[in-house]
Amino acid sequence: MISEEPPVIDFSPFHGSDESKKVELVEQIRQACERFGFFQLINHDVPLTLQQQVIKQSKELFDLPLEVKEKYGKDIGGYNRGYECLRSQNFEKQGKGDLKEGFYMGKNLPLSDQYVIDKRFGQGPNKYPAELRDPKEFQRVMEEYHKTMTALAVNLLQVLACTLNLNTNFFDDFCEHPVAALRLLHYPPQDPATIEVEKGIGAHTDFGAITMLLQDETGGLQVWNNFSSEWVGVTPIAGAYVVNLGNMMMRWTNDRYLSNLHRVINKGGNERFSVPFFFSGNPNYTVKCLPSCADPQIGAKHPPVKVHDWMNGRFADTYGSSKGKAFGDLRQDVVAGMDANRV
Ligand SMILES: O=C(O)CCC(=O)C(=O)O
Ligand SMILES: [Fe+2]
Repeated sequence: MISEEPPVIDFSPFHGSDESKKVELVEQIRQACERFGFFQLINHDVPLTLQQQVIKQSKELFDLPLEVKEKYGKDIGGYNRGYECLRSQNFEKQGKGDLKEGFYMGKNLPLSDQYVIDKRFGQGPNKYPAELRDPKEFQRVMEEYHKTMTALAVNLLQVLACTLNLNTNFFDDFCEHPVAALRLLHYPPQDPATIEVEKGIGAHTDFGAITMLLQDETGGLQVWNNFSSEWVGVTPIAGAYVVNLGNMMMRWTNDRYLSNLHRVINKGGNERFSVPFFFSGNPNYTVKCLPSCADPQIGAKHPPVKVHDWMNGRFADTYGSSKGKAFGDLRQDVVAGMDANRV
């Protein structure tokens, strides 16, 4: 039996004038959100050349000596920006930690920005390693990419509003001064002998509203299929974004839309590069169950949460500064039996 993968969705109707194609796009995205919480997006307008530049710069960054990368550590100076070494995150709270290194950036904000002064989650200046081959080019590429991806996230949230029969501008306040993290990731090849016990990134759900991931041709990303109870690989498509819904979308929709479990096992013998972009919205915004999604008997299944508090809690949970259980409070039903179902 061939496993069902998340669908591939053509985004070009968003910019076109054909109303029936727009309706079709909304319907495809609605179905994907209910069935997988994942889909691949093509014809999204982000130039392939910009994506290639991001991957190239990412490779140059991870090629720097460890002691240089560590000078730009994400725990130095706050703001959740900069380098995270191999195994610093441990999503499944077992084993030695996730086999990947990363580098966080966001919108490059000055210290005088009110959100930075107020210490709102994820708001602050970026770190740009001076030791890079061309630090100015690195900064240019990352800032252009961040801006482009923020615009795509805002467009996508307009479509998501339509899928829920809300006004297209429903998420506008959420999109104001957003937490939007750009994360460069590098997965070394895994030792085949450890594949049963080791993950590039352990099973988890994402914390924000939507994630748009650029992955190279290596493969290794897997998503949980709730219907067939198995992990399915997300086959890389050049230039496409793997879009997935984070915890906030699940809370808005009272679990109608899936914020699904995913993980990476880099078993192909090559190093892997990926670039997730996490859009988590305005830190002062409160995410609460949409009235149209409330359960007739029990109402909202999750209490309202402020973006700032939710993000702080989830980060503390996965970087080891909290004793919380693995996966937060999410999808324990699925997590319980999943290791028996490997792809
Ligand atoms: O690298 C990938 O394919 C997945 C990364 C991911 O899930 C994450 O950073 O949350
Ligand atoms: Fe993720």
